[in-house]
Amino acid sequence: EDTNNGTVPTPLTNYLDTQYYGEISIGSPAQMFNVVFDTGSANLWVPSQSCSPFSTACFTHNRYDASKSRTHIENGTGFSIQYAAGNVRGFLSEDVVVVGGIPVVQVFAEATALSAMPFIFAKFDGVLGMGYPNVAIDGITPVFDRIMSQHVLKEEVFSVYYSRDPKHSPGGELVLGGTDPNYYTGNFNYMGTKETGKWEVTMKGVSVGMDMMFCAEGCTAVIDTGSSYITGPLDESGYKVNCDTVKTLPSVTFHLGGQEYSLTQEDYILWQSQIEGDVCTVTFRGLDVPPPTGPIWILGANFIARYYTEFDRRNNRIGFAAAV
Ligand SMILES: CCc1nc(N)nc(N)c1-c1ccc2c(c1)N(CCCOC)[C@H](c1ccccc1)CC2
Repeated sequence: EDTNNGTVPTPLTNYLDTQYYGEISIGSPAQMFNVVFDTGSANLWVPSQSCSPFSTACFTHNRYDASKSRTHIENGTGFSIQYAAGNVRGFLSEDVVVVGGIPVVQVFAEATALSAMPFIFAKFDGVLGMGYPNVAIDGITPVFDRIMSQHVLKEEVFSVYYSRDPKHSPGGELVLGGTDPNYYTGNFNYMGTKETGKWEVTMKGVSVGMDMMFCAEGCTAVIDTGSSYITGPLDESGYKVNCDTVKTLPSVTFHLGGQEYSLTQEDYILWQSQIEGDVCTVTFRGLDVPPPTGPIWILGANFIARYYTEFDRRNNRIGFAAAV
């Protein structure tokens, strides 16, 4: 599959600014799946045809049918993965996976059990982990590593645009091999990933308004395209505020790599117009991760929607530019 100048775009769908996913195919003939391209994990899984009919979350999504693919290779090894929200169990299979028109022979998991909470809310079928190989369950080589070893990409990077307005089209874009200048302005500011081989960086502090309120001694920030929101060691989570006060709320600033990345109230308030009136929720979630891993912040979709992100495997660094 020839790629335009070595960069491969995949359009993403934006569901209510909280879920972003794009289409891949598995098998021959192609079976289509919607997946989240997730920098917080490194495995590919999709629901299996052989999932239990009692697994509602499995039943309401597209399922991979090995018996209908002539390029299916049996494996059968057990698989289990845990996300901050929900877990998935199944078994391994191998088949041709096509991402953005690039085919790879890929070991992936057929999910036979998905935790109903929260997968019944998932608009996507599965997850395509874009994390480093060392976080891959069962030591499986991730999809992006398989694509890099084909030497079809101009650069060993991938970039993510998440739109902020569900009415926008496309709802986002993943670019393999480069960046898309249509979706950012100005220059990229880069920072090295921590030696842990994850898409995480050292953060120097979090300010609310003018006050450095959190992470004053430094902490870890995971740049996670698979999370909807921002989580940190906060006790307030899903904090409701009076919509009238929203415009007076301060900006929240993340100090990363010598730069300050601010989110205004429009970036971090989920404003829902409901019958009984408007409901405004602060989209920061409390998640306490104990040392040595924590204290850890997860910068998810509502951060990425504001700051176009380049994930650079060649130089083990992350770049941010202002999203349009
Ligand atoms: C993508 C996989 C993943 N990867 C990482 N690193 N973190 C997490 N949290 C997830 C994860 C797992 C499950 C679900 C999820 C996300 N969802 C969010 C999509 C985010 O799309 C960008 C949706 C949701 C709806 C309601 C309430 C909670 C969550 C569906 C359920």
